[in-house]
Amino acid sequence: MSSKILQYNQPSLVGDITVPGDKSVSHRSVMFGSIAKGKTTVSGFLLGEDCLSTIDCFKQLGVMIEVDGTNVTIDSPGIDDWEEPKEVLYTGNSGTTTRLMLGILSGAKLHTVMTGDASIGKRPMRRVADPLRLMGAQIAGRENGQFTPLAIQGGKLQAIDYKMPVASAQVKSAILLAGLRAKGTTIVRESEVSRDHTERMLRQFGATIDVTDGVVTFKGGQTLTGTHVNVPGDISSAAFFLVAGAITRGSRIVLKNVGVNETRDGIIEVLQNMGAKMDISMNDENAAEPTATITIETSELIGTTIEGTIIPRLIDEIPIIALLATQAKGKTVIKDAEELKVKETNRIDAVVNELKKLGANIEATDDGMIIEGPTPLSEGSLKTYGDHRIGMMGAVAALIAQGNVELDDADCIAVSYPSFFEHVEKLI
Ligand SMILES: O=C(O)C1=C[C@@H](OP(=O)(O)O)[C@@H](O)[C@H](O)C1
Ligand SMILES: C=C(OP(=O)(O)O)C(=O)O
Repeated sequence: MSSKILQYNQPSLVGDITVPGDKSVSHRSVMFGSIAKGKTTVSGFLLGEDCLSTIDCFKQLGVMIEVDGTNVTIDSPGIDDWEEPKEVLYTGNSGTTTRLMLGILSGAKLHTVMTGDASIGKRPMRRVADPLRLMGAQIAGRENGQFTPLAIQGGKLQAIDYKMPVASAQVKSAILLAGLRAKGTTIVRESEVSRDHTERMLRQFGATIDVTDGVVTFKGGQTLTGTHVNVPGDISSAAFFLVAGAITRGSRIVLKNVGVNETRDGIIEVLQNMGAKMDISMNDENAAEPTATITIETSELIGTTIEGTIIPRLIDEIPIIALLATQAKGKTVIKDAEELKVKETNRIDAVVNELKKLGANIEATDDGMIIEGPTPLSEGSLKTYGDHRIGMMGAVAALIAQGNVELDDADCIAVSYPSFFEHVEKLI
């Protein structure tokens, strides 16, 4: 953990950036490639710490994984022939790794123990363990499986018909990955649609899955076949530069290779509603994960309300959207976002506390926050709480602050965006 003092002097940001690989898709490429017998190749992989944790876990299960730049080759004996690991599987800071692995390992005939860092140790796992137990999974852990370390005795599973109590792609994906190994047809019912990378990738690996009106139907016992996965750029990483371009003076940023899957593109809708000057040029719309080049310019922004079904489509972008709102005229209200309380840290409290230190007019509510703008931001010392998205929010705030901004721990940014500061420097 090292602190970083950011002295930016309110620069203009001009130039282009190729956004690094999508974290959700990168995790899944290794997971699916490891379940499938034989070879899978991945391009555009995100070399962030979270995805490297996923790779390490599968190496311990006897899967051969080679990383060459952003190309990854996976050669697997297939889930039926994984090795029982002798050591604990370490998932680091990654909720996606921990929760999806729980689903996968429940249906693999092995005993495993999984743990992560201090933040993972506080994040709720019963949301995944409970439906998996309904499928017959044997999971033990602190507070009846709520917290890591978790011990999993994999075995036979049966399909369930499950109505999702929260909008969560991690819960949905864990059930589907267990459903792949279960007897019968698994049904997952979502009232608010969450990111659908798992459903798309199951098809890429040759499985049949039906998604109709928020109901996912998936027959167990299907075999996955290794393939090539092209990882799109991460819109959640692009979001920091979309906002930076809109709120810094005299800026024009071109973001290439941004994944614009419609279950992830809520930030684009919010920027449009707030009046941002933005141009979107689609690349291959028929790709498994469509991408676009997005150009953003300095913009006059107005406040907006963000609530309901858009929330899962921008859940990870809320910290940077809060900063955006401090520069918009009028009131921005963010509602229905209680899920922020169970991310790497409580992101409602973290965003409000830290932006307040810079002079923002922002208040926490039970399920979100209310921001009044525009407010010039001042210098200050910020805590990241070891949360990459809070760290990058602080760094983008530093670009418009009058004076220096100090981050207590900038290293955490490498969880999802190791080249973040290089990209900032490139644009200055
Ligand atoms: O499935 C995924 O890859 C993710 C789902 C989301 O979490 P929830 O499922 O908890 O909403 C998101 O916040 C996380 O960054 C990645
Ligand atoms: C919440 C996040 O990830 P995870 O749940 O995988 O830790 C995130 O990247 O913002």
